[in-house]
Amino acid sequence: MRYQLPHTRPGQVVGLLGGSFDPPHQGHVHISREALRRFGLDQVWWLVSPGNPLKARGPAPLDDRMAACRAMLDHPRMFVSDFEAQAGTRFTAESLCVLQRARPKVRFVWLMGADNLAQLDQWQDWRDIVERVPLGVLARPGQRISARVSKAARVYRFARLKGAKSRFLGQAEAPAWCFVNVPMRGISSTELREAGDWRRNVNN
Ligand SMILES: Nc1ncnc2c1ncn2[C@@H]1O[C@H](COP(=O)(O)OP(=O)(O)OP(=O)(O)O)[C@@H](O)[C@H]1O
Ligand SMILES: O=C(O)c1ccc[n+]([C@@H]2O[C@H](COP(=O)([O-])O)[C@@H](O)[C@H]2O)c1
Repeated sequence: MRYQLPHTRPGQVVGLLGGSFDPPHQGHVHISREALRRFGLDQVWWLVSPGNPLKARGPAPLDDRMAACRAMLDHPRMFVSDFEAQAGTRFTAESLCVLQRARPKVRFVWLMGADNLAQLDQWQDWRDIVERVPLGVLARPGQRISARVSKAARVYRFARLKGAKSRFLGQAEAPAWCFVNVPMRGISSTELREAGDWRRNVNN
């Protein structure tokens, strides 16, 4: 099966920021830029999810969220992808498996804010994710402690790369993960949804 994906060269390291992006915001842009720099990545792809399996509320239509992401990202090494919709996958473990088969010569790193690490052990086949690709975790306001004491952090304590080693995350063999204390942005999609109809802004 052929998928529409950004162009890559063999050996490149691609950071995947999976998310609902409902709507996207400067917090996403900020952690993507930090991840590029801090983890030695060649590219970052925003994987716009058809719907987070753990969230009861369905997100806005995928096309609207894709358009909003494209409008927000303006960087030569960052791309927006609807890969999960193309592949028919929702669970990250499955998406990664299909993506690695589609691009066997690319090294993938899964990126997430600290809030996601705190609940990673609730994701389907979460250990498979950690054993499959390195994880790059970025600080988020109010979540640093919950992430550090989370089950995933405890179980995989032995695989944590600290300090300057985070530069080599993309070259590391899984399981490997880093937590980086980047400057934080307090913004969230929840806050923006509560502030008004963002879709009208995208279409205007
Ligand atoms: N301000 C932020 N700082 C650090 N990480 C963030 C920030 N905003 C989002 N992220 C991370 O980006 C990824 C996608 O997040 P998502 O699209 O769910 O945005 P969100 O603002 O967390 O949304 P919601 O408020 O609807 O839960 C997740 O890994 C999340 O942890
Ligand atoms: O695979 C799972 O069980 C799973 C459970 C919760 C979230 N995820 C993924 O985590 C990413 C962040 O989700 P969200 O909604 O917090 O932006 C997104 O790619 C989701 O598909 C994945």
